[in-house]
Amino acid sequence: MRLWIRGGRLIDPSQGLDGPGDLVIAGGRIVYAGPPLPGAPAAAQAGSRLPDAGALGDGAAAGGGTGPNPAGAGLQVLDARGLWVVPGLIDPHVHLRTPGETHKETLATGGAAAAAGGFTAVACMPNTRPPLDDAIRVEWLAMKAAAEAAVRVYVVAAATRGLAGDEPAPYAALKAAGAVAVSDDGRPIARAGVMVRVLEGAAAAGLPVLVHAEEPELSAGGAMHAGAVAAAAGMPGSPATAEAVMVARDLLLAEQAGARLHVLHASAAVTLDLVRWGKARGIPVTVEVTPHHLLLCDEDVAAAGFHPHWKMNPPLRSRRDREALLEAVADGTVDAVATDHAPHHGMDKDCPFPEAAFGVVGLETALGLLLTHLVPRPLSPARLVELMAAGPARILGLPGGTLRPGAPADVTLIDPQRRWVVEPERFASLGRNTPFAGWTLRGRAVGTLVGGRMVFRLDGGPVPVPAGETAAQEAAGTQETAGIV
Ligand SMILES: NC(=O)N[C@@H](CC(=O)O)C(=O)O
Ligand SMILES: [Zn+2]
Ligand SMILES: [Zn+2]
Repeated sequence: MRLWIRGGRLIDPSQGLDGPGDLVIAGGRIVYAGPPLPGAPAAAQAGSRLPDAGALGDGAAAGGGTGPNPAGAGLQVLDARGLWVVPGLIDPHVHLRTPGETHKETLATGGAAAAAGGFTAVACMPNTRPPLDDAIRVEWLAMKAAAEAAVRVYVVAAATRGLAGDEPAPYAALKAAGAVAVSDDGRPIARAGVMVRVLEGAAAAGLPVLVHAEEPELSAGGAMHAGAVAAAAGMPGSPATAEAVMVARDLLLAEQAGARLHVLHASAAVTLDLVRWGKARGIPVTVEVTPHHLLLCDEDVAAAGFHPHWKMNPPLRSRRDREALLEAVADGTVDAVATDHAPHHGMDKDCPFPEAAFGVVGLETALGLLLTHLVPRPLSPARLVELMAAGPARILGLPGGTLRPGAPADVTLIDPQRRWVVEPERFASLGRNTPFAGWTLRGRAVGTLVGGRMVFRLDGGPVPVPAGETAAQEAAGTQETAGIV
């Protein structure tokens, strides 16, 4: 089965593409991405390197699955006029709460939330119960996710046994089991001596180390950013230096160990300065930021009456920090956007701010928030795609993040004009803990394809139709069946 995605705006910074273009998918892979192909399906076959239909068979992954096709070649056409066609988005940082906390999220609900948000792949963190600190658990989760999640799930394994910060986990075995990186996310690795062994061990195994940078004695008891807002409200605060001193330490230690370092959820201006310094020095460091840190600050926590949905770790920082993050995203310092999707049960948030759990969900709102508030300024559409697809793929060494021929056919179809309202009760995620409830956004994923198979289609989103039917519809002038507004 082949799918011809026609008439969209192809945005793929990995190939320098941004303009009208077509995409052809066969056997679950991209076979063509480039200028619009000539009108008739037969011409498309001749004009590109489409494999022979007979050789592929209709069992191969493909969107739609609408039965026998009149064209006889298994070709389906998706009308993408008015849509952006981009490499499948990748979220390098989510919490899927499996095993152990499946009342907060499951692989199925987290996978569905990812697909609805336009993500074709996610990397899930190991702070589960029990933690993902041994090879059997990593392998088990990867297999279970392949069966239950709509999108690709890559597993990040624990950096230390039991996430306790004392003993490095068995990296070679974790890597052999499929882990793409190691992290104690949710907790810092407080002891510098342990961190050295983590970095050396991970480097030897060829795994990046993802750090939750937080100096626990400096952050102790903090519920929000230690700044003027916290001081005025008498809220216990956690200072930006709690993040920055650990980033400084880890840059130096990563350089010494020759390890790949990735800074999770950077929130403070000084953190970005340190990362700039590290990059200029040639230290192999990457950094991600979240949509909530880009769009909110501590003043918003007060404006929301210290509602626990505005509580996460690291905390929303000062307006100045937020501005510095925006600058770092625009100037290329930041490598990726990550949601840090952290679903919690209502119970964990139904308490006063200081006692509430840290974390907000993000999979279903990230793309719409950034399209609405950061595109085209300060981010071009291509830069956004880079931050949400190629960047995450590069950080974690994943296939994808590109529409190059031969790559897996992971594709996101975006309607940049579609208006919608964030309604947490309609999330596919089990988590409802978002500070963006009620926000009106412009721009949304309307179709998500993983390995050429449509795993999400928004109501009114594009429907692949057999090539013969498209021709018939064109003749009859009924193009609107493809749902383009
Ligand atoms: N970000 C959060 O506030 N919470 C995360 C842990 C983490 O990412 O540090 C969680 O697992 O709930
Ligand atoms: Zn964290
Ligand atoms: Zn996290």
